[in-house]
Amino acid sequence: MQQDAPTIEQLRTSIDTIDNRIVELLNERARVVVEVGKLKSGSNMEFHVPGRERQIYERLLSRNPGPFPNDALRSIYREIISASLALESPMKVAFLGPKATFSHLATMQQFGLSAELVPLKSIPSVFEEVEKGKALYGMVPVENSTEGVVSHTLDMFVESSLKITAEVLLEVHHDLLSRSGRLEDVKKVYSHPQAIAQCRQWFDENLPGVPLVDVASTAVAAQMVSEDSTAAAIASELAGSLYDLKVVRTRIEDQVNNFTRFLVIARKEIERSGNDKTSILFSVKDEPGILCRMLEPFAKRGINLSKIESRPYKKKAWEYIFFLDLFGHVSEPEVAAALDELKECCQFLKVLGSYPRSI
Ligand SMILES: C=C(O[C@@H]1C=C(C(=O)O)C=C[C@H]1O)C(=O)O
Repeated sequence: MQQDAPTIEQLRTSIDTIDNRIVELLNERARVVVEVGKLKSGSNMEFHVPGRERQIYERLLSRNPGPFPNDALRSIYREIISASLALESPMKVAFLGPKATFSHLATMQQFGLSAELVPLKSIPSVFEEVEKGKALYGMVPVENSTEGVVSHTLDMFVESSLKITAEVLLEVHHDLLSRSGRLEDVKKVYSHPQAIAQCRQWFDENLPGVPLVDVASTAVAAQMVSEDSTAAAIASELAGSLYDLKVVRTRIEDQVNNFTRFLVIARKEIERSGNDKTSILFSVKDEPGILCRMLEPFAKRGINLSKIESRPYKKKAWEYIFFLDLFGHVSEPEVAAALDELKECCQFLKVLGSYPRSI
């Protein structure tokens, strides 16, 4: 006898039953996490354990049979872990605000929606909040794939004792937002100078001659536009919904691969993950051939460098500080040996942190 195919009502009943099980299991998991939290507070252990979280992601993603996509599984687990951690102990993360900036998006991507996110006015104030222990982590932008480094952030590391514990890569999409959502109403455009630079060609082609005005952040631009019907802002989709704006055009950035790299800063170092990066800063001695010698310790050990940047050393004219990122962890013997050898070329050298590579 042929069996009838299930009806949509029957299928939806199955979905309801499965969802009930998922909710039960989430609560069962939450109760175990709370137990872990009690053990931790009794023994003075850290509540947030990024290494353990990474293990969970890796294990689940590697054994996911599909068809549920890995990206979605990761996002769901980020929220499960974020909410679980909040049950153990609320975690504060400071970021370069105001709300709806790309730093805000990067912070949500890294820490989930249950962390307590604290928007601050400047990069130095994010560093200060973490240094004083008022926030456990800080999120600061460090470079953009189109516009280059955020020198403000690099300069802060010279004096700060904070450590880098993670890097976050965020794909940046810019929207043109206004009150009416109509291109012909736009007589002026506000945004952060970096966002304006990233969309310059689009404006030359689509709104030539319309003034592009620099303001403190993409979110401030969106806020200003919510009070001015002749203006538009270049900002994130999130800024559009926060300030009740309509989308004039979406994804107006000139480069398709427009990424911003952010760093997570903390007072404590993080343990080795096995696939790490290390950031250092140093200033070299004033000797002939020194620029060549400073790279030899890495070249001869086959250590890959992913970035080198120089900035003026503000305390002495015409002296420079180098920022260098390499693949590997300071606790790996080859990396440690290369750094020891580099020290011989340096006036000073500081390890800013070893942290898992963002994939
Ligand atoms: C439950 C723990 O605490 C936190 C929450 C985790 C989770 O929800 O699985 C994982 C690591 C910690 O950040 C733990 O340390 O195992």
